[in-house]
Amino acid sequence: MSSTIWSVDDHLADILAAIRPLDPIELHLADAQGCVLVEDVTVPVALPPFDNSSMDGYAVRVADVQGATEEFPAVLTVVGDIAAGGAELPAVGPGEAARIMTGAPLPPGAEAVVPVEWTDGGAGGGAATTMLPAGSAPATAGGEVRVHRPVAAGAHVRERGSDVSAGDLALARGTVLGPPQIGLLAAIGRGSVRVRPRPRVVVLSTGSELVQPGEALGEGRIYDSNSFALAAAAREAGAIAYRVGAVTDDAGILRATIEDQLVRADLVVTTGGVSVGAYDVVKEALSDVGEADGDGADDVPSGSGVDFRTLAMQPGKPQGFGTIGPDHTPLLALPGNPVSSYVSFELFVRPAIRTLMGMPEVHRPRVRARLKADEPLRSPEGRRQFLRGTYDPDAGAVTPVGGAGSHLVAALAHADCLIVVPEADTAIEPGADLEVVLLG
Ligand SMILES: Nc1nc2c(c(=O)[nH]1)N[C@H]1C(S)=C(S)[C@@H](COP(=O)(O)OP(=O)(O)OC[C@H]3O[C@@H](n4cnc5c(N)ncnc54)[C@H](O)[C@@H]3O)O[C@H]1N2
Ligand code: MOO
Repeated sequence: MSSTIWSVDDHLADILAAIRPLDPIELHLADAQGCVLVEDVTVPVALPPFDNSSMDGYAVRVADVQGATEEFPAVLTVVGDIAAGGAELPAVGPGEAARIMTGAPLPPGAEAVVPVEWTDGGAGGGAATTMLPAGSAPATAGGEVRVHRPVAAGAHVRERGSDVSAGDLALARGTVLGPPQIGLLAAIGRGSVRVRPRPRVVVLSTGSELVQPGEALGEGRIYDSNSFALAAAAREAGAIAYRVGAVTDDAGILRATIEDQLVRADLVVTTGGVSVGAYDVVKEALSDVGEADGDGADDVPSGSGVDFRTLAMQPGKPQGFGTIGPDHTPLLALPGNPVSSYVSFELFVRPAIRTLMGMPEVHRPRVRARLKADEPLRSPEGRRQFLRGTYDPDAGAVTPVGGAGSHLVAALAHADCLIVVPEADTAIEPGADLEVVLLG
């Protein structure tokens, strides 16, 4: 255990300095959501790839419908039907029209589309509200349509390349692939893309007192909430989370469990067992050896070097960080108190996950807000305190939720931000201006 007291900023900087973005891989488009693109993607074919109709209606020549009204309609011969996906297009000559569906290619000769509502729909009555189904008006029927309004050239036509042209930059490297970006990649025909993969994060809780939710709670036992909260937080940060149920307070079992998990881990997160108690098993299991050979059952997995530290922080004072196993997989050992582990995740694990992902921004947004409270906030001297709160963006105010206790999970569940009380402050008066971390 380091004897020095680490600041929050130095601990975070130390973690981020040791973590590199994961190597890029080619991923199927459907699996690339939330990942960071590592290539510039150019457009191979224009979008739309051809001039097409934006309405269900009739493809016409402009001169044929000039001056048309409902009283004096332009009467055109219908030469065929063009559905979206249609390949054989009937040419539209003078005095002719083709029935055309939204998305269907504009046929040769046609210059514009008249929506069906501006015609009699071929039924011979007043203004149509819809087209007759294809079955009752076959393409070869050769009927007539009465057009009630003129159209300008290009009306209701989506021009080839009006979205993007071939050779344009569709998405630049560094783009985070959200739903619209995935949609664009699909639209230009990309089935797979080069991205940084989602990190695989193994979350492991420790403590012989822990019982899995849904099971009967024995005397002196509590439910394991940390592994659920942290696995959820890892997923929300963009990782693939593997939640390992609670490991009992036994250093040998913990080492073996961690070693078993390394094969599927880009990052290991443990909770509990990092304080100064007689059963603080994470510290016992990981802190005693630097680089062991991994031969004996009680050895720390080779490649290990986890440093246990005291931070000038509340909650979250005891923390461990290092690497473990042959691939030097980063490991963050968080304290067991539920609020401590969650706050530690937000401050240290989330940025680590987002660094592994190659995210352009790894931190939560921070804002300044006015403290709304009935009495002053108290904070221990020399420790940066992270209180839970609710932020009101309209009022620019933040209200504490619950107290400072690191066991207050119910209050945490009702908070949407962390209120930061600087190390030097021991009391914050209502109305004071404070930094707030938005939890999103
Ligand atoms: N003599 C001292 N005692 C403690 C100190 C200290 O400096 N001197 N530090 C305190 C602080 S601060 C913290 S934080 C905790 C950290 O303790 P550990 O990381 O060793 O965690 P545990 O002892 O295993 O558990 C603490 C607490 O949290 C509960 N817990 C643990 N895991 C879970 C879980 N998965 N789900 C729900 N709750 C969990 C556990 O039952 C304990 O109540 O140490 C203080 N002590
Ligand atoms: O540091 Mo502990 O995390 O204060 O409860």
